[in-house]
Amino acid sequence: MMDLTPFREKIDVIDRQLVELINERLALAAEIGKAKRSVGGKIYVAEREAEVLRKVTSLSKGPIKNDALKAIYCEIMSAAIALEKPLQIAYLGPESTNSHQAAIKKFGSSVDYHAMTSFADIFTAVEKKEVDYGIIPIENSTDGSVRDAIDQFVSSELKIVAQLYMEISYCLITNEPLDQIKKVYSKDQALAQCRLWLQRHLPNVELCDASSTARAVQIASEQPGAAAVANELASVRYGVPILARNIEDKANNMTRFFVIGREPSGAVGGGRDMTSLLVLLDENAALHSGTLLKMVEPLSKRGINLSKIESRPSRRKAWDYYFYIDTGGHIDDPEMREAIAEMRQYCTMVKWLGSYPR
Ligand SMILES: C=C(O[C@@H]1C=C(C(=O)O)C=C[C@H]1O)C(=O)O
Repeated sequence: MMDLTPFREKIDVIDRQLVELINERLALAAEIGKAKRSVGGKIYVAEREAEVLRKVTSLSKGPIKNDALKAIYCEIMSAAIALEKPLQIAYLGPESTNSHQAAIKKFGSSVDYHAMTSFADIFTAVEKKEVDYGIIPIENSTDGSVRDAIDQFVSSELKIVAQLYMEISYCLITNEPLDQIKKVYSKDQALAQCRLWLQRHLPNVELCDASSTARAVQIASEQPGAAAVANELASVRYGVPILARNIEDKANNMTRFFVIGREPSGAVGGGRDMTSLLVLLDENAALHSGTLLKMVEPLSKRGINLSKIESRPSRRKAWDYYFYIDTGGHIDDPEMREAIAEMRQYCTMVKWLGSYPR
């Protein structure tokens, strides 16, 4: 083998420079933190982080992949934030759920994480300032919307401040051989995302709801004949072996998560923002033709892109709905403000849920 010493010596020199530069960068963030604290400014600034990630990925000519560069920067910014203030993040626990993994992907390893038992508890913890931000799953590419998460926005004034997408891969986790499994536990969405695999390999088992994928692994560790559908992290965390990997029905199984907070995010600009709305129509809207069209026309006629619309029962009366809407653009864009003002003429309520980097 050729002599590696000269290469390693060069790497050592670069590492010294990298460490110096990282610490220099962090010291600047600490100064920014001081300035923010004196005026009560936001510590985590989603739009600035989105801009930093865009800049560094556009500067890079490889060979590092953009995702790897982003992960490194996420950790650097996490360390920067920790110097400004110890940030507290709530997620749907227990430890090692997909939400926990997503929270770590977004905020890195230098902040504090708090496991909550329900979406409602996450919202309450942020509202009561027990934590700074919460992270909630909102939709999955195989299984669709996480409805109980969307419903929380009806009665909350919290804002969506950022979003992230994470690929989710499931394992069958159990102490049992396949033919001894009687019950498979998981969160309903996870079971739904693995339905075909479960039907093919475990056609006669009972599928049981658990409050989270990680809770399912805890049950599988205690109950004879039980298995769990969860991620690899949970298998390691609770010490239950993996019997099968990649059991999700569709490859590229992605989940979209929202970061929720008390203060809204500013605009990134350049078409790189999104805005989410909750719209309630008049109680008798279903009786009038064209109401739905009127609801979205103020957006479409201004060229504002509509990427998702989901109806949910309003619980005011039967067959009455509210609509959750994702659009392109930021609330500070004049055309978005105009569109929302016009929508308010036709709708009982148009609630702005937040504008955040795409
Ligand atoms: C340093 C700042 O605070 C945080 C850290 C950032 C960073 O390390 O680049 C960017 C945005 C903020 O979440 C800032 O607001 O610029």
